[in-house]
Amino acid sequence: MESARSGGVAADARERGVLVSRSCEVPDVSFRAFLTERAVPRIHWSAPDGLEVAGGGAAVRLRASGPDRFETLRTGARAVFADVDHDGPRATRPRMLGGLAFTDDHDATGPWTGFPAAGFSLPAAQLTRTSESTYLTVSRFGPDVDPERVEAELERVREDVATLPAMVPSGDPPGVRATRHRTDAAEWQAGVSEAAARIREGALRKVVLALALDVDLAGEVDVPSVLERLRRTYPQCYRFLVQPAETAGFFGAPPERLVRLTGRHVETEALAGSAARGDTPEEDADLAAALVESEKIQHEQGLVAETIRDLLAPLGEVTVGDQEVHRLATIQHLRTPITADLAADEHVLSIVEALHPTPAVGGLPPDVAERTIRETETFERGWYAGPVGWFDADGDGEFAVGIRSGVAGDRRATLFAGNGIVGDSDPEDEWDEVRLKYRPILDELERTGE
Ligand SMILES: C=C(O[C@H]1C=CC=C(C(=O)O)[C@@H]1O)C(=O)O
Repeated sequence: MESARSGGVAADARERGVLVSRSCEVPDVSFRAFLTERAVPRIHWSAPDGLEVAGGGAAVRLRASGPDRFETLRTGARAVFADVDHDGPRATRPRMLGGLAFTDDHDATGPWTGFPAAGFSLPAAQLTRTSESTYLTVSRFGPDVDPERVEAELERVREDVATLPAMVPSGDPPGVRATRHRTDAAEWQAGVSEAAARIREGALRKVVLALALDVDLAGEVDVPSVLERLRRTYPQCYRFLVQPAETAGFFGAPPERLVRLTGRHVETEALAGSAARGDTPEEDADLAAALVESEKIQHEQGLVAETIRDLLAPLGEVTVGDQEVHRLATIQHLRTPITADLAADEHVLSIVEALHPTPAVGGLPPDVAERTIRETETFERGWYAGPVGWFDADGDGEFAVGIRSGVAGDRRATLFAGNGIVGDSDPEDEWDEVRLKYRPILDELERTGE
């Protein structure tokens, strides 16, 4: 755990301290301008139904690795939230924001240098935008934090924020010089054929195989600007940035909620199966109908819905809603909303632990799928397809699945895209389909000025 007072990493995540947090209303300002001025770690989180948070610096930082990473985080969370002194509207209550790598043995090399296997921070300074207002919050954690000093710091940052513009032009995208797949078409398709054969033999039921695309940019990437442009093109998606160090940030616009926990109420979904959007309303409707009527895609998405239902069933009363076609600007999916009312109090991290990775990003059975992913993929997933989100002192929180994402710094980005493979997957069709999933981010990196 790191505290703002010591500025270092405390040896013991069970260190006790008081968390002092003060908020005030501020005129709405550009979150991008705010983020640019704040120190790392930088965090941006935006949910499609409204809450938007941007934070810089850390009052407290939690990190965890290995098979116990969820338990380590929950223990750290208890210590952080043991003694909270918060003054401000509920929307500004202290939240830890961050996420976890896809696997617990995450290798922090290459583009993932500086990324822990799991990391959350409680921003030292944060802006929160709700449908009603915008707030500034300043927080400090430590054994003897003086509330008056936190209030003075709030006043100081409020003066800084008052100088920020309400809006800044979203700027030109960096432009794309060259792209290279880590796995070429023939090699990826051979991996798909082999996985499909294993599925037909019965050892595996489904596996999601991903691709990584290295992108050389013509200019430096400004991720907050990319996210701002994504807000306009993909308003139904989450948007996030997790930047633990100056070197690189993980960001994306995922359409998929992993979980939202409010009290004992869980909201999640099974999102899987993909088709392009049509150029005309007729073509679009035909593509959606083909998605709904495809036995292969129904099977692929059905496995996700069944698995989520079965994982939640021991925890409470599960309700599986009606399947629908979820349309995004460049792709459409099958989506089934799933809710649960828990029999007992649970921390959102425990629900994340139970669900991740769902077969929308991993496979079935999970251990065989994980082995297949390791044997087949030629790159580290890092935080791609991992849970990204927040939790609060009550253990409530919301997490998206870190897909439609990339990791970028300076003039380089690596983008990720994965596809669910079942027994009758056609390798060439899968190759065409998987590359659709780069588009949200790639388009925003290369789009010519608007
Ligand atoms: C794994 C990804 O998407 C998942 C979510 C929706 C549809 C999917 C599919 O069609 O296979 C994937 O399960 C990704 O975007 O990288």
